[in-house]
Amino acid sequence: MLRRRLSSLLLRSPCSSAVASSIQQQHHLILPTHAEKPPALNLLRLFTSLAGTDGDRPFIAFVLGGPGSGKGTQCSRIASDFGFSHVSAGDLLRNEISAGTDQGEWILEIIREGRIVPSEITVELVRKAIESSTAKRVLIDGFPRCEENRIAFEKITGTEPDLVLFFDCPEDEMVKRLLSRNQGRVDDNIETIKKRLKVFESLNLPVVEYYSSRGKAHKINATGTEDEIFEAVRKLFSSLRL
Ligand SMILES: Nc1ncnc2c1ncn2[C@@H]1O[C@H](COP(=O)(O)OP(=O)(O)O)[C@@H](O)[C@H]1O
Ligand SMILES: O=c1ccn([C@@H]2O[C@H](COP(=O)(O)OP(=O)(O)O)[C@@H](O)[C@H]2O)c(=O)[nH]1
Ligand SMILES: [Mg+2]
Repeated sequence: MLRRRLSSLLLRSPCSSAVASSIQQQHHLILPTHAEKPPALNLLRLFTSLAGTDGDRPFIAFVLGGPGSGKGTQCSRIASDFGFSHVSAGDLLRNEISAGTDQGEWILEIIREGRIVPSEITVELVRKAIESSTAKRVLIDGFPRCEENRIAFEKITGTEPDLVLFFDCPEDEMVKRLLSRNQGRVDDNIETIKKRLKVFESLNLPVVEYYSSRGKAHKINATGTEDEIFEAVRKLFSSLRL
């Protein structure tokens, strides 16, 4: 039953066949089943990009890994030890929900179902966060979530990440951590966690593979204590000589 629901979830996702089709055409596919029309989007704004400012833009690191792999925890430590600004895509989306807008309600439904918010929304939030940061180094935590996100980001901003960090963690450990996270999140329950893991494996891992093939991804073993994991992270960042 769950398996059948998960397959239909994935089939409806734009990210599963995003490369072949236009991003815009596919957005209706990831609406929650009971949702009405998405809030109006100002498409023109999407084309205000980071392109042309490449020389001035900050060093950008994407931080990827499954739900509960420790992205947020390690990002906080990287930020304080290496002077990065920490942009969490999930937090940006949750801020939209807290703002109580129509768009926020729509995002809440998608997060509750463990699915991926359309790129128009997330790329715009991430782009604005990068542009408004004064830091010379920025961590983008939990984005891009799928190939469609990645392609939209690169197209709209005209830029690619300098580095991709991938926290590799076994599923049972991720589930254990999420079930004891205790932050009152609507998606930290076993039903949604199973969906998020499936979405991660099917849609997010291909992004990691893409950046691996371009020599940009660095895999970190995300088991062990926070300190042990940060030791591996610290070694990597120290070697970058930022
Ligand atoms: N190495 C670790 N060992 C045990 N628990 C951890 C570890 N790293 C993070 N956690 C805890 O696991 C939960 C998920 O971590 P978090 O950083 O929010 O992951 P993510 O952002 O990848 O979902 C949090 O409650 C966090 O305190
Ligand atoms: O770029 C993003 C980042 C997050 N999300 C949604 O927000 C949820 C929570 O993301 P977050 O990164 O906060 O979760 P984490 O992996 O850290 O547990 C995800 O499951 C998705 O539903 C999304 O759609 N696009
Ligand atoms: Mg997180």
